[in-house]
Amino acid sequence: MAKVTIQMLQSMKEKGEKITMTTAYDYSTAYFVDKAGIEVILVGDSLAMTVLGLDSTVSVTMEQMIHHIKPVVRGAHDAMIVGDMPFGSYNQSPEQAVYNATRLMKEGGCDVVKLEGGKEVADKVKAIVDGGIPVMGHIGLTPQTISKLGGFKVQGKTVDSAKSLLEDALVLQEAGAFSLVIECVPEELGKLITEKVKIPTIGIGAGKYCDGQVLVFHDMVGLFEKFLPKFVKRYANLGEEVLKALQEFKNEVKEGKFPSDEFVFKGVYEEELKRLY
Ligand SMILES: Nc1nc(=O)c2c([nH]1)NC[C@@H]1CN(c3ccc(C(=O)N[C@@H](CCC(=O)O)C(=O)O)cc3)CN21
Ligand SMILES: CC(C)C(=O)C(=O)O
Ligand SMILES: [Mg+2]
Repeated sequence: MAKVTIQMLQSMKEKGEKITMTTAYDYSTAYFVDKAGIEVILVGDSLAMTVLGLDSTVSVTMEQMIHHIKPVVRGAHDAMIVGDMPFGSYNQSPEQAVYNATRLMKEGGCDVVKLEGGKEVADKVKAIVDGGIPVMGHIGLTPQTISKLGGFKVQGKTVDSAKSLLEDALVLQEAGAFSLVIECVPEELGKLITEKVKIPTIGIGAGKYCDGQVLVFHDMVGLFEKFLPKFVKRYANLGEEVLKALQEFKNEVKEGKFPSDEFVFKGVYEEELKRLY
C-alpha cells in the first residue's frame, strides 16, 4: 500500500470500496494498525477514556494530543493520520481553530485534523481548510458536548433532529470537509447522509451503509471494560490474554520457575567467584 491520501478515500467512496479506521495512541499500536492495512488511524481524544482513565473527553489538552500524535506518526507508514482537535481548541474563533490545527500538524505531524460539530463550526472548518489543512468533520453524537446532549445517547432519532444532522453534513461538505465521521445515529440516517454527500462518511454506531467504519482500538480488542457501547464488536479478548500472561508471570516468579536457565546469563568464572565468598 502507498501512503493513503484524501483523493484515495474519495475514489474508494466512488467505487464502493469500504474505508477502515481505528484509533491508536502510541507507536506499537500504530505499527500494527498500519501493518493490517487499515487506511486511516485516528489519534482520538477518546484517549481520555482508554489511556488516561477519565470519564469524558472534555479535559483533554492540545499538549496531550500532540504528545500522542508523535509516536503514532512514527509507528505508521502508509495510513493517513488524523489528529483529533480537543474540546476548546477550535470553538472560540476561526483564528483559534487555524492556530491549533496548524500546531497538531506541525508539532504532532498528523496529515489531517478532525473536529466535532455541525453548522456552528462551519466557519472554523473553512478557515482551517483555507489554511491548507484537510478537515474531517464529526456529527451525530459529539462526545465533547456531552453536557449539552445529556449523555452518550443515540442522535437523530426524531425527524427534526435527523433533518438537522443532514443539514450539518451538507454545510460541512460545503465548508470544505473532505470526510465526515457520523457517530451513534439510526442506520437509516447514516444511509441517507451517506447518499446525500459526495465526501466519504465513516460511521461509528451509524450502520452498514456508511462509506467506512471506525472503532476505538481498545474496544475492538477487548482492552477497555468500563463501558461497552452497543456498536462495539469485540474482535479479540486481549484483556483476558494479558491478564493470563500477568498471572502466569507472577505465579512462576513466586514459585521460583522464572527465570529458568534459558533466560539467564552464565559466567565462565564460577569457581573463581566461589573463592570470593
Ligand atoms: N472506549 C471508548 N469508545 C468509544 O467509542 C468512545 C470513547 N471511548 N470515548 C469517546 C466517545 C464516547 N463514546 C460513546 C460512549 C458510550 C456510548 C453508549 O454507551 N451509548 C449507548 C446508547 C444509549 C442510547 O441512546 O440508546 C449504547 O448503548 O450504545 C456511546 C458512545 C464513543 N467514544
Ligand atoms: C470515536 C471516534 C470517532 C473519536 O472521535 C475518538 O476516538 O476520539
Ligand atoms: Mg474524538
